Amino acid sequence: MGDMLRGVGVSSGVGYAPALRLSRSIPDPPADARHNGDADAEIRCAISAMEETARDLTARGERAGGAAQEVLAAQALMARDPALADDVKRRVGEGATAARAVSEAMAVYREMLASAGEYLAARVADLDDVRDRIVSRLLGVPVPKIPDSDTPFVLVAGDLAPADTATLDPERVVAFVTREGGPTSHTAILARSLGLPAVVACAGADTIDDGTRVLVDGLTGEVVLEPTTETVEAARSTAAARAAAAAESTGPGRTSDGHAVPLLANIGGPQDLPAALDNGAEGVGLYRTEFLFLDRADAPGHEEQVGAYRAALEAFPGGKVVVRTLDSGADKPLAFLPAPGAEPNPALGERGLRMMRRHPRVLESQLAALAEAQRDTDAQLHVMAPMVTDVEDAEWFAAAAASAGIEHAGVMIEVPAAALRARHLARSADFFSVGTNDLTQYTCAADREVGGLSRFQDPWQPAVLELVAATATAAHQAGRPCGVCGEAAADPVLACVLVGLGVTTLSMGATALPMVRAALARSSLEQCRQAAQAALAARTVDDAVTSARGHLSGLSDLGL
Ligand SMILES: C=C(OP(=O)(O)O)C(=O)O
Ligand SMILES: [Mg+2]
Repeated sequence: MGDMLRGVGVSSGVGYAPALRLSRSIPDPPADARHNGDADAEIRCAISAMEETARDLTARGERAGGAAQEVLAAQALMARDPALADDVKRRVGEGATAARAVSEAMAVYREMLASAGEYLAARVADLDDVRDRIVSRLLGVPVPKIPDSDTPFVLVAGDLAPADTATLDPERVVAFVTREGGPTSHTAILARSLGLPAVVACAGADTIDDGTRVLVDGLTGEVVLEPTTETVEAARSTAAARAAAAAESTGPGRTSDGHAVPLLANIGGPQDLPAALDNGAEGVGLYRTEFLFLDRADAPGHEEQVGAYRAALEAFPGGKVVVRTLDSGADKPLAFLPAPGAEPNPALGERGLRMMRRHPRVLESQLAALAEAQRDTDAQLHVMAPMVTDVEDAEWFAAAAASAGIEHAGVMIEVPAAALRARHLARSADFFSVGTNDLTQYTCAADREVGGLSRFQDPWQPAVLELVAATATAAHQAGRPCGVCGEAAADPVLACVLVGLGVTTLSMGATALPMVRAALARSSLEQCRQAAQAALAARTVDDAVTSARGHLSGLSDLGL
């Protein structure tokens, strides 16, 4: 079938064509590049290149519209950042050429972003692209751009800048593969909004030569080099079956025998609501509010928070909207809420509710904004705390929520201690939502950020499933709902297993909703239960997947 590379599928669909690489060969201005002594003239060149770049990015954004416009506007702001301009002026004042000064000043920003954890590190590609655009203008060399081709191709790159992704022509580019990037990168988000199959974080992407025929599966993350005709045909027919099944799956989530499993969307802010609605979300199961707080020097004010929360509540009249209070710390550091000191293991340090217990005012203001946002809407606001560890944490949060007038307060179950003691936590939580991403990280002691530990970052690990089962059982006995909002819910096979374990709602990135809806519609509750028991009885991850599938025969026409 040809050599296979693996990455992270971030935008589903199958693309097949010869590869064309995007090369970013902007020469790095040498460290000793000095200007001719006229610093003022050199500064004018630098500032006008920065301004022209900002204008060009804005114009591209206006042409592209939608999500791309926001991303490109953010890049234009980077090019116009006054602190950056000051740093460039200072460096030119010390003798550097305009190109060298821009390159050095942006390297400082890059370092800061790259070390600031997953969410900000994902913005490095955006910044690099801005730098390349300004420096190439100053050096008079062409701006890096997508290769021209009259025939369709698979675009392969180290990383793709949003400015490139936004203007990709889906008639020409049938898919893309990048070595860098993560599921939360702008590039991944734009690929989904363009409907382009895409695989990121593909370690072998550099080995793909121009002209190699490449088959990209944006659901599984598989990239096959020089596939046989049969492999291509099989992948295409699977994708067509999946797309047809997904298209016909509409309405509320339910198993084939009518057991209701509300399907909710994970969102990071109002910008994600259109996709949630388009994909038939029945509400929001996880509103990651920290996105409103990232990338800024101060916390958003009361009115701004009220507006952002109300947008979600108004999008789902009568529906359920679960908002998670600020989950900062570890991979989501906030400028205005630093950790108490250097933490050798930030994921095991002060994050989530732990941070809020040290800064109760920040939580109080968020809860007050949520309570106000709900006024005059008829959505059912649910508020939950991240990183709850024990009963004392759960009681503390329940009291804080009650005094802010929040009616439904729950906890995330993402620490094994909380899962094991769920029956006790249930007394002070109206609902549970299992965060399988962190629950897996902590159960298997495998840092989410470390690429080499993927075997232990798999929520199919039977130990993780045992903890989900314990939580769902405790919730059931206490008469409480128990959702899952980690990535596990987006895996259509695992979603059926979770339902069989007793999970009552599933929440996921919007684009995963149709496949999960289709998978549930093809499986009875009894089949889901049998699949769950088989997965729990399995010895390994592979056994768990294989034996669970064995009970879910209806999934075969989805190619699962
Ligand atoms: C949903 C979760 O939270 P986050 O991914 O934001 O940590 C989780 O841990 O599963
Ligand atoms: Mg988490």
